[in-house]
Amino acid sequence: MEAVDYLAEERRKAEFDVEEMKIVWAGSRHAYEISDRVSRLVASDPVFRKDNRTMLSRKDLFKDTLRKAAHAWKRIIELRLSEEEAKTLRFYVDQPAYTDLHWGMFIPAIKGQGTEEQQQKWLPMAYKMQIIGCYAQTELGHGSNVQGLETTAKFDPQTDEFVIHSPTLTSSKWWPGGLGKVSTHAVVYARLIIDGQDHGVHGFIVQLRSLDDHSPLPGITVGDVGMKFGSGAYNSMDNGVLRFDHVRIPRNQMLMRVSQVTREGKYMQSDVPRQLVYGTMVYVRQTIVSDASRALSRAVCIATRYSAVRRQFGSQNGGPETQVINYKTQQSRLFPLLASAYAFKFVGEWLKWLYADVTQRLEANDFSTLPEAHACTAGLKSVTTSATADAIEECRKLCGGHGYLSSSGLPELFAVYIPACTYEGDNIVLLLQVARFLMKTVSQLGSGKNPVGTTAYMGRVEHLTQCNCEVQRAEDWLKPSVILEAFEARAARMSVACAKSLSKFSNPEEGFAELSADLVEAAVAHCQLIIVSKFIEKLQQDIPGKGVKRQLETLCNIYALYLLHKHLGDFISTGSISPKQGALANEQLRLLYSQVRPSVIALVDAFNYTDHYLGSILGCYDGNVYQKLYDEAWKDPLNETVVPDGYHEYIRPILKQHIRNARL
Ligand SMILES: CC/C=C\C/C=C\C/C=C\C/C=C\CCCCC(=O)SCCNC(=O)CCNC(=O)[C@H](O)C(C)(C)COP(=O)(O)OP(=O)(O)OC[C@H]1O[C@@H](n2cnc3c(N)ncnc32)[C@H](O)[C@@H]1OP(=O)(O)O
Ligand SMILES: Cc1cc2nc3c(=O)[nH]c(=O)nc-3n(C[C@H](O)[C@H](O)[C@H](O)COP(=O)(O)OP(=O)(O)OC[C@H]3O[C@@H](n4cnc5c(N)ncnc54)[C@H](O)[C@@H]3O)c2cc1C
Repeated sequence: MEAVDYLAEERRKAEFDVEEMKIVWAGSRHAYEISDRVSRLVASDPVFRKDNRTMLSRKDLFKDTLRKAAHAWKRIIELRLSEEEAKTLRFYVDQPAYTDLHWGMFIPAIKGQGTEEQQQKWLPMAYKMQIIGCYAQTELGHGSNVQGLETTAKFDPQTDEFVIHSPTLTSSKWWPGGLGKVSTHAVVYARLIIDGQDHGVHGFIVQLRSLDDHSPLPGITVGDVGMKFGSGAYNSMDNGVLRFDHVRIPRNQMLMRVSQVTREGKYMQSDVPRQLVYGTMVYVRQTIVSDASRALSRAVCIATRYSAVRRQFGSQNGGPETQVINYKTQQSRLFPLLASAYAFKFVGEWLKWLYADVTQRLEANDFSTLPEAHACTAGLKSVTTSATADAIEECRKLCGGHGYLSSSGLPELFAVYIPACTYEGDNIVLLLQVARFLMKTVSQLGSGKNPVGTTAYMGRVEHLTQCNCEVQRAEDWLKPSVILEAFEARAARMSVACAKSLSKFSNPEEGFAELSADLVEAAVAHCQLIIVSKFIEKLQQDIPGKGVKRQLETLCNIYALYLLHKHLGDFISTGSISPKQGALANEQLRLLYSQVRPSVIALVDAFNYTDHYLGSILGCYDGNVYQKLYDEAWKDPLNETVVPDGYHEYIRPILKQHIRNARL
């Protein structure tokens, strides 16, 4: 059989209806149709070509990004694309650009923190891209500690203006995407100072560049922070540095939904919580969870298809060698990642719902679910991005040597993706926020206030800290109730243990710092419980299509039992399960790998990614890997000449040195 036929053969083995699974993956038939149409539109447009971008110099890459962003905008207007279609188009263009921050943070910041009047003034210009904005929060000296920002916004009652200033080197804004070379405006986070009194960090809309000739306005120093990790990758983005020298803006450019400054310089707070100033971060963290499932599924699609094509060892009587996907070690590394992609997809969908719900409540002045929304978005952002970053690197290794080639698509995907563990909140810092939320929840147990939402299980803490797992045979691990109780017991016991240790400290903050490593582990356990439970909830829905639900059940079990195996220490040391039950879980996991094996190619086909989007020779749909690798090699600039540039200066003199030496 030719390499090109391997995937066709695999597709024949699928035990479910792939077309129906595509709809489940997309979220709805409507979303599937948009995604399918728009991804093909992007793939067929030569302006969106991306196979050469790791070869481009920084300047050429950046110009290429500007060209793509402008072309994308032109197509959006010409085709009258809806907001959802436009977002999908930008996603499939697949090149980080200033537009990510304009649409993803600048506009949401104004929507979430601006008054009605401010929204009416700024949003129409932003929607038409008559102004381009970024989100300027982080500074050279402070990123995680938002309360520590140093940029000041002093109110001048004489002129009814704020004076924005960078008092120190460390107060220089540093990192904002789109700031370096493109943004005309920014939402700038600065300390509000009125009459010498510091009212803490607030958001301000500041114009940075002229709308006529793009030059920085007086008092503004702005530029790019420089090259980042990897070639191509995130270097298409102009992450920027910005300093203010007493820049004046009108008073009405402070975002005033949360608090206001009157003409007389009086500071007033609405009855909405101060934390709403952080609302844009909650919004973006939620989108980052869905992005994790996309990045992970892309890497998994490449590694799975390649693993079915690649053969090593095991030839019998001159027959074909074994497909590497049939090695149990390959399966135990790859299939949990496939299951994780689906798990992150569904938890991302749920988080989107949670965010919509909290937004609706906020509009009705109900702030009760804000702490949970913060904890869920922070925790799930952290757990899904860390797992995805590790998984992309694992997929590279699963592809052996060829995974290290740029044309595999994996090195660039890794380089683009890993900052997700840092931006929008360092993952450890965010898990500590979850831990604070959990400790608060535990401390309130027994106070008559029942925990709700994702911490509702804590309401059964007495049972969960004493229950015994009922598993006696491997197949008992297939019961959702058994899996759920094991994950709940582990999470509850880890939180309660931390709370007990904390109570021994007379100073709770000191205790929190001392125990922070354990607290992070408790937070991870809680977040993994959420992901597992949302996968199980998804399976309670009506899911049409032959065999679709069954495949998802298998994936859900793989995801849960893989986590259980990986964190066996937690489960056993908390007494949530016994060592014997841990061994049975692993036995069941092996059986599940065999069960899902015939369908794995179809399960990655269900992502419905075009070859253009995948950007990988190893992952291409037809599986014609070797011919494509061979052809691609000859396209490298080094192969433009047979004898390389530099031969006469640097190679020949070495080769000929014995002639020179002989003459001496
Ligand atoms: C390749 C990509 C392609 C396409 C993507 C498409 C779309 C996505 C769009 C863009 C993504 C692309 C690029 C990425 C851009 C990245 C942008 C950024 O990085 S912006 C900067 C982000 N910065 C951070 O996240 C900083 C992290 N730090 C913090 O959030 C906070 O300071 C903190 C650590 C959470 C708070 O620390 P602290 O203890 O000092 O807390 P406070 O005193 O301030 O507040 C305590 C109190 O408030 C509660 N709280 C904290 N945060 C929130 C919140 N966000 N919402 C609600 N409540 C919050 C906290 O729980 C405490 O509550 P209490 O216990 O008092 O009840
Ligand atoms: C590619 C990229 C794009 C970005 N885009 C933007 C943007 O558009 N706008 C913007 O405003 N910002 C942006 N940022 C900045 C980003 O949000 C910050 O880098 C991020 O919030 C982390 O903050 P930091 O750099 O201060 O890390 P630090 O807080 O300095 O982290 C350094 C180390 O200290 C640890 N640490 C810090 N505090 C604690 C603690 N309390 N307890 C235990 N450990 C701790 C961290 O875990 C980490 O290991 C971007 C960053 C990157 C990399």
